[in-house]
Amino acid sequence: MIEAKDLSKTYRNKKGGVEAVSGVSFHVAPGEIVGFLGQNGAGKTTTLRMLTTLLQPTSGNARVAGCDLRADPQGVRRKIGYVAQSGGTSPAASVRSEMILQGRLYQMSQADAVRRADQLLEEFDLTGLAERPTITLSGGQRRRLDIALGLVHEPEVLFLDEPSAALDPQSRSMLWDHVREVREKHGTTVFLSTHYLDEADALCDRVLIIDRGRIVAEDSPTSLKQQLGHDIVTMELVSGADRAGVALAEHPAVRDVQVDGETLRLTVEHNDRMLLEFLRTLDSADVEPTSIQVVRPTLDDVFLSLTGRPLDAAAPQPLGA
Ligand SMILES: Nc1ncnc2c1ncn2[C@@H]1O[C@H](COP(=O)(O)OP(=O)(O)OP(=O)(O)O)[C@@H](O)[C@H]1O
Repeated sequence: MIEAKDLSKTYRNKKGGVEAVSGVSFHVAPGEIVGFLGQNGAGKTTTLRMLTTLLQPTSGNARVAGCDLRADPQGVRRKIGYVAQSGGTSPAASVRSEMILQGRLYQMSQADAVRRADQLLEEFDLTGLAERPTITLSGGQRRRLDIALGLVHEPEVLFLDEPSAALDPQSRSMLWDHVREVREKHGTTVFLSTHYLDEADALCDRVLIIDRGRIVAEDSPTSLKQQLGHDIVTMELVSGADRAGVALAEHPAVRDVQVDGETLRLTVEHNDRMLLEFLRTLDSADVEPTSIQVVRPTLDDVFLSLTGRPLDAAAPQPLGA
């Protein structure tokens, strides 16, 4: 559904320029939800704006929903929906009239625009708010309206720029449910940018990590975490920690064992059966655990290990840096 090939963008200014995106290439399959994850200034919005024809690439090209970005930008626009970071609703207009207007802008008849508006208002739990001026909506309700507006013309691909920025946890999780539902009901491909690791983790089938304009990793959240991180298993024992440590160190998944009093801290390669096997080992060593805790690596750990920096450290790059 999206094939980007060596897309680059340099913004020129008096001081020289900013190389915002440096040759990104990737594929997105139909029906996938793919997250573009990176710090502020990493190049996410620039890439989204190129893929949605709002910005001319400095070099490279892409095909979006079968249309060539450079040769057929009109074709791309017909097949995509784009929800920018700041939505574009008119503050005094009612929710329903904004939806109908959007349909009319896509050349629907009045009757079709009304039908589509009512259908989407229902899908996005906005029916009860239909006559309210958009300015009176909460942040979460406004974001739902923005996404519903982006879906009026039934696009094949929906681009969302930081969809849950500045939303409270409950509104974010409700928004994610709606995005999942859009894909499930209509098979829509979703490409979203985010700098929230939990959003990428919870919502995306695949994550592209962008750092300083370059893609540094690409995989499912689970695989990224499995490739890069080890699980940490902490066991509190009644007694016999030294004996248990020696026995557990023999297990092929165990990379490191630390003993601190009656506490064992194991660094292990993840494996679904390991806990059961560890319990059997403890049993054979005649050691009784009082608690066992497993901590899986997070995408935060993945980002840090790939870039050497935590995700919240913003780093806009001047050209050539
Ligand atoms: N119009 C512009 N002129 C000059 N530089 C720009 C322009 N727009 C963006 N940039 C720079 O390009 C780089 C990438 O910006 P971009 O907005 O694509 O990043 P982003 O990953 O979307 O960040 P955010 O999460 O803050 O939206 C940044 O260094 C930014 O300052």
